[in-house]
Amino acid sequence: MNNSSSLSYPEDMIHIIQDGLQAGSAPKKLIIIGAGMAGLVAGSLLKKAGHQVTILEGNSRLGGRVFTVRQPFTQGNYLDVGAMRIPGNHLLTHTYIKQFDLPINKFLNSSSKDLIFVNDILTTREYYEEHPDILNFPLNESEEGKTASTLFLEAVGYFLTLYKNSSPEEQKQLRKEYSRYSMGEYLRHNPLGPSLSETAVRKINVLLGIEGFPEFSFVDILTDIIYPIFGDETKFFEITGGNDRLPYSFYPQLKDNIYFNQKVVKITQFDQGVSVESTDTRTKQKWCWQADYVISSVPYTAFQFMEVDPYNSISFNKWKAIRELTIVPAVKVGIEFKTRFWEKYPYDNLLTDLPLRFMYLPRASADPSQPAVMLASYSWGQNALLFNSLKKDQIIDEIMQTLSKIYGEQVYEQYVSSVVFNWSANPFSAGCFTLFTPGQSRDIEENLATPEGRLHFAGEHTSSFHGWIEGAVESGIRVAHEVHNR
Ligand SMILES: Cc1cc2nc3c(=O)[nH]c(=O)nc-3n(C[C@H](O)[C@H](O)[C@H](O)COP(=O)(O)OP(=O)(O)OC[C@H]3O[C@@H](n4cnc5c(N)ncnc54)[C@H](O)[C@@H]3O)c2cc1C
Ligand SMILES: O=C(O)C(=O)Cc1ccccc1
Repeated sequence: MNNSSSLSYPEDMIHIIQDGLQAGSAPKKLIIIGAGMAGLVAGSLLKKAGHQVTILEGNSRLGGRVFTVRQPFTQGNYLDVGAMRIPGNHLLTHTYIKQFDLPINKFLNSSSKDLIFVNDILTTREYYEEHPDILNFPLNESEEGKTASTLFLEAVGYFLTLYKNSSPEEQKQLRKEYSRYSMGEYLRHNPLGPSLSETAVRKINVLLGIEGFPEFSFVDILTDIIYPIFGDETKFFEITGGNDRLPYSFYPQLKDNIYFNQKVVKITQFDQGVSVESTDTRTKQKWCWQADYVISSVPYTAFQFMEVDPYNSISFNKWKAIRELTIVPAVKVGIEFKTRFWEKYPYDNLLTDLPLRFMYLPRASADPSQPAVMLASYSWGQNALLFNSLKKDQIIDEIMQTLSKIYGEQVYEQYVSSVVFNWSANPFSAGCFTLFTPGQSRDIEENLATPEGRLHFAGEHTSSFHGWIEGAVESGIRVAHEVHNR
């Protein structure tokens, strides 16, 4: 959670998306490392403003953690193994979606028809919400008869109200003041409300999907995950045809500026400029690029594989932030089935405490007899680490076994193909998204977005929206404004 920009969110930033950066700055020679959403937004704005932009992308595709997988699925089928849902109130992202005239449809995030399979009890969200004790969590008497959401809101309600009614500056102070709490610690030893039993904390962790990182920052989890993802009022959307249509919408403007398969390995700063060394990942040939300024949109995990010369052209506190910032793991499993057999049943998505964790159905189709791809498993945090121990076919076996407990043996007959994407094994991010551990908002947040000499930094990890496309877009606008106005 960090917004070091002088630009207001979202007003000033929407204005820049729509009208560009203010004229007047002398053209500069710029290198942008990374063609994910942050790098593409920065490159697009800076090119429009007359600067000479070169974008070096280590991968063979653009989009980074917006990644729509289409192979080996049937023509027209796909799975977003990265960003899959866009909250309706992520206005920067929606401004670009509108600017590129991209079609969107509602993303089925959760409903009363969701299945819950926890403590070996299979029920629906509707039945669970009417009978919260159906899941057999051995709670204290005062906690019985309450859903996880009720227990959670009773515990954090006072803080949430305080936070929602605070100005951005006051929110920044609240984040720092409560930065030292993990979610688990806050719920067990609540400074602003009723403390909960270990069992109640577990019920919340499982039912609100944070079982994977309960010891991460209370504030980051609350504002980045629970409030947006599990809050009742958030509406979600996806881009029809795959979310990668958003990053690829920048390609016509930037196609002559992007160099693919160029993995940056060294950044050298000197008085009058910067040089960047990249290795062509196909030929191993080394290339050297010169610029006035460089923007790195690379996650700080992957950034650590780069050499910076002189080393102390990056301050001690910046290196501390780069090396200490946490990124959480995530694994997504997509399975294509011959038909949408699930549409025979009155159920939607699935939440479980089994290794599968979350299953999301694809949006409904007019023709259930056609093959379709299910997000058969989505796990994050330490839950995702379980899958590091398995080979792909073992992961698929595990997921199919769980699905067969719900839909019966037909799942095996219906199976067509599958994809497993483990973000910790991705050399360009070494993880899924940023999430503060307790104290990091207080200790390193202010150093995440700050430039160092001629080296500027963008990316979701430097933004106010860790783990969202919105954060990447916000950082791209912020950094473009910074460099344009030097
Ligand atoms: C599993 C998963 C689920 C998600 N779900 C959602 C969601 O539902 N909704 C949502 O809004 N957001 C979601 N996100 C987060 C969202 O995808 C990211 O916040 C956003 O895409 C990050 O963009 P970025 O430009 O900051 O970084 P990236 O997309 O990581 O871009 C960085 C780029 O730098 C490149 N690169 C890295 N190292 C080098 C190097 N040495 N040299 C050259 N290039 C390099 C990478 O290849 C990449 O293209 C999810 C992310 C993941 C992984
Ligand atoms: O919607 C998702 O699946 C995301 O990854 C968004 C997100 C952002 C921050 C923390 C956890 C999930």
